Amino acid sequence: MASETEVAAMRRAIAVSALGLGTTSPNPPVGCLILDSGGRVVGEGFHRRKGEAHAEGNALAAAGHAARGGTAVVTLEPCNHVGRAPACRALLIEAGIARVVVAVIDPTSRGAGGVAELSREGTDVEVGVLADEAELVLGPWLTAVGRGTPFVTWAYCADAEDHRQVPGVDVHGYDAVVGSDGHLREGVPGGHGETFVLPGELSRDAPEMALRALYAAGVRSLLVLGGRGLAELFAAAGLVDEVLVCLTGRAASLPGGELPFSGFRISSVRRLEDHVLVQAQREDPLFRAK
Ligand SMILES: Nc1nc(O)c(N)c(N[C@@H]2O[C@H](COP(=O)(O)O)[C@@H](O)[C@H]2O)n1
Repeated sequence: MASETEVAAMRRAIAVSALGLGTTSPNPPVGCLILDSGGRVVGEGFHRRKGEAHAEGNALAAAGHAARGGTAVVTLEPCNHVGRAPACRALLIEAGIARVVVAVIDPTSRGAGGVAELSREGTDVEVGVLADEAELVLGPWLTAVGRGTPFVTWAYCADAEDHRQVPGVDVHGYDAVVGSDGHLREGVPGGHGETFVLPGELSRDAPEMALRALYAAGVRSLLVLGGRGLAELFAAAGLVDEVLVCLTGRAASLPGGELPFSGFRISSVRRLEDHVLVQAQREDPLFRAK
C-alpha cells in the first residue's frame, strides 16, 4: 500500500503534470516525482512536448545519483518503447529505482507495458494510486485516445453576444481553440513545436469527421468558443464532453442564454469578479479511472 509520503508525492506529480496541458499532444500530460531511499523528494519533472524527454526522464535527471534505491511516483504507466524518448522503464532500471508508484495504466502502451516489464525485472510496482485525481489532468487525453476524437469543451457567455473571450476560461490548457468563424489556432501559439500542423478551419460538414481529422493532426483537446452555431453542431452529435458557461446574473435575456445541461451534470460553480463560471460534464463520461 502506498505510504503517506508517496500519496503526497502523487498529488504533487498530478499538479505538476498539468504544466504540460496544451503542449504535450499527441502525447499525454504526465508528472513524476523521485523520492530517495529515505522518502525525501529529490527530483520532479513533467512532459512538455512530443520529441522531448518524458516526465520520468526529467525527474530522474533532476534527481541524479540520489535516485538510486529510491521510488518513482508517476501519474501514467512508464512507457516501454524506444520512440522519440528512451523507454522510461529502462531509464528507471538504469537509475536504480527500487519502487514505482503509478496512478493510471497507459491504454496505448506498445508491446508489454512498462508496469508488467518492471515487475518482471524485480521492481516493486504499485498501480492505481490516486487514479481518480490523476484523471483530472489525464482524463481528456484518455477520453480522446479511447474515442479517436479530441475531448471537446464548449465555453460561452450566457448573457452576452460576444463569445470570443469567456471570462475565467484560459485557452492555454487546450491544444486547439476554435471560434464561431471556424478558424483554428493553438491554445499556446507554437506550443506543440513545428511538427504540429493544424488545419486552418474546422469544417461545419460532418462534425465527427472534422474532429477525426483534428485527432489525426495530433489534437487531443479542443476548446469551442461560441453561443450557437458550430458548438451546437458538436453538441447535437454528442461530441461535447464539457461545458463552461459564464453567467452575469442578467438571466436568459438573450437567445441561447439558457444552460444546455441535458445529459450533463454541474461539476463546479465559481464566483469570479462580476460573474459566475459554471462547469458541467457529461453524466456518462467515456473514461473513468479504475
Ligand atoms: N509514462 C509516460 N510519461 C511521459 O512523460 C509520456 N509522455 C508518456 N507517453 C507515452 O509514450 C508515448 C509517446 O512516446 P514518444 O514520446 O513519441 O516516444 C505516448 O503515446 C504514451 O504512451 N508516458
